[in-house]
Amino acid sequence: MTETLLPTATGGEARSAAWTALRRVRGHVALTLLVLTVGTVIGLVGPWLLGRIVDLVIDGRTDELLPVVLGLIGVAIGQAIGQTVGTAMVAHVGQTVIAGVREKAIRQVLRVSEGRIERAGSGDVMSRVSGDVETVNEAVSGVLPTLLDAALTIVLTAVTLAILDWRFALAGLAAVPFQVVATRWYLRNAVPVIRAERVAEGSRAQQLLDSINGANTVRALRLESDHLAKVTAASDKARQLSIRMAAVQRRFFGKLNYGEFVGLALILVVGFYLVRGDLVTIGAASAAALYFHRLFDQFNVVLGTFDTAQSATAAFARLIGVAEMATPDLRDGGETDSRSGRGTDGSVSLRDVRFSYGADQHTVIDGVDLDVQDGEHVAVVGTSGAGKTTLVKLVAGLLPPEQGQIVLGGHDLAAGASGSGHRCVLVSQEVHVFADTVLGNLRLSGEHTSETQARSALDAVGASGWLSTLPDGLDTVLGRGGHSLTPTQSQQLALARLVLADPPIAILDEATADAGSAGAKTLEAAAEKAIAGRTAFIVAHRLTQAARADRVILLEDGRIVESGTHDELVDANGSRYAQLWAAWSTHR
Ligand SMILES: Nc1ncnc2c1ncn2[C@@H]1O[C@H](COP(=O)(O)OP(=O)(O)OP(=O)(O)O)[C@@H](O)[C@H]1O
Repeated sequence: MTETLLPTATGGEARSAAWTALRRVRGHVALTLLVLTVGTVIGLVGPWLLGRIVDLVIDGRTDELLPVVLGLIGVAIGQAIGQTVGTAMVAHVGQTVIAGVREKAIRQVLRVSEGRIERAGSGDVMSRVSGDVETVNEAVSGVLPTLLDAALTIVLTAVTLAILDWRFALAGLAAVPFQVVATRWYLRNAVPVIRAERVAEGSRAQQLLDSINGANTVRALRLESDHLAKVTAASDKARQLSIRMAAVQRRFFGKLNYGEFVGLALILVVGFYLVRGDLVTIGAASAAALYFHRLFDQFNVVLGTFDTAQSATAAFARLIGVAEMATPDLRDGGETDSRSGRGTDGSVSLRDVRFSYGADQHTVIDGVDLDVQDGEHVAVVGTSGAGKTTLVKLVAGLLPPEQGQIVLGGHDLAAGASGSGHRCVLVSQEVHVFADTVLGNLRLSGEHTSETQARSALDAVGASGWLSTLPDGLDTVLGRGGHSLTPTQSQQLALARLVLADPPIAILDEATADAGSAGAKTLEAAAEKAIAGRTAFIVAHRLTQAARADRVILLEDGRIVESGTHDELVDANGSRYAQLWAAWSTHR
């Protein structure tokens, strides 16, 4: 199957998604910016007070120094508080936004068809919802507050410089061309090195994993020195690139220093003339030099976060790509408490449906036509690999047909979730019990499920017996670290979810095949109850289930080769089903 990675948002899409998410918490954003601004403004008073000290000392008014020094201490404390609180608030807002995006991304991954995820590869999905989230999280908690603080400081310091005297601001501006040239040089030279460094680090990690995971094979084949050489080569490359990166950074900061030198020199010259002309005091000129210095420090801070900010932006775009991806081929997996239920049209119609698991793969479903009436129970039988699971996944909307049409209750599946959603629930053999209470596991079918509904659903599938033995009844925690259920009990839980979801169409994919013979009878009875009154497809390995169905269809190489009631097919001379039945009857 050819890999088609999940979508990545463009810069514009990522920005607009971030903007929309921020607007939802705009109150918090405004408060955060206010706290950060107050912290920065308090910090700006520091150089001004230092200038004041210079003036007082020059004028010999040392007795007035104490309040100014106390003021400086106050500034340091105020700035520290402002920065600490502001940083925490930025992280909080950022984490809230990221949590929302991650939830949305996971929801989309769960909604999009299985085929789409398979085409992308589960590695791509996992790297987005874990690796990318981690990268963005780190940036949001670490880099974003620093960046915001630095940006605010730059703007407000420049304004303060202009307030002191506009000529200071003008002198400071002389540094800008140097910064622009230095930054452009940095982007040109650093970005390729950063990328190459990341690739080299990735392949070093991969090589290490390969060698460690395959250590036994490596030893058995006497490949130790080969692998050691590969790991060393990969490490060398990463190390060389790190050294090159350090050199690029050194040269970059060197270039920036020219700007700082020119700007500071001009400020001092301007200060000299302004002081001589009695336009500003020596203290004000000293403050101007200090402001300029601070401005430069902040530029370095911004540029120092460049690498992390760049990876976080790329990770965010990948995350938004998934969160905003279109899910045209999905079955609506959302709320099921619309309870379309019995009574709504549960008819199913398939017209010339074809499917293969990828362009280069063989056709698994090969032109299937099928009409199932509302409430009819259809058993799908056939040898292993005939396409039974694939066929029912197509009906459930978990796989999109390559060709043909699937209509559930008069609604075309291809037309999207609006009409066909909630109509069909598939219970597969691989039942997943979530690490949650029994009730929590049942509420997957609808979060408003009451305890009474949950109990009666469990009762309907014959589970009330074991429910009463659980230490905390419906509140017993299941799954990892909690109470573990037997395969039969897990299947009953899945069937109870089906009862609660109450869809007009139910699909049981070998739901009873896995259970031991004692459990098999219990499950068959539970399944019967769960599908009563609904249209049902039963992928049946146990042919007693097929015998009870209204109709049996036999699949072979993706085609329906026989169709009829159990009796008709058994009576038909030489039918494939009759052979299967004979074999099953003798061996059971
Ligand atoms: N995810 C997949 N990717 C590629 N091929 C697949 C995939 N799933 C199933 N197939 C192939 O599609 C064909 C039909 O598989 P399917 O599981 O639908 O058959 P089945 O009749 O349900 O078989 P079984 O009774 O063994 O479960 C098989 O050849 C199988 O190898």
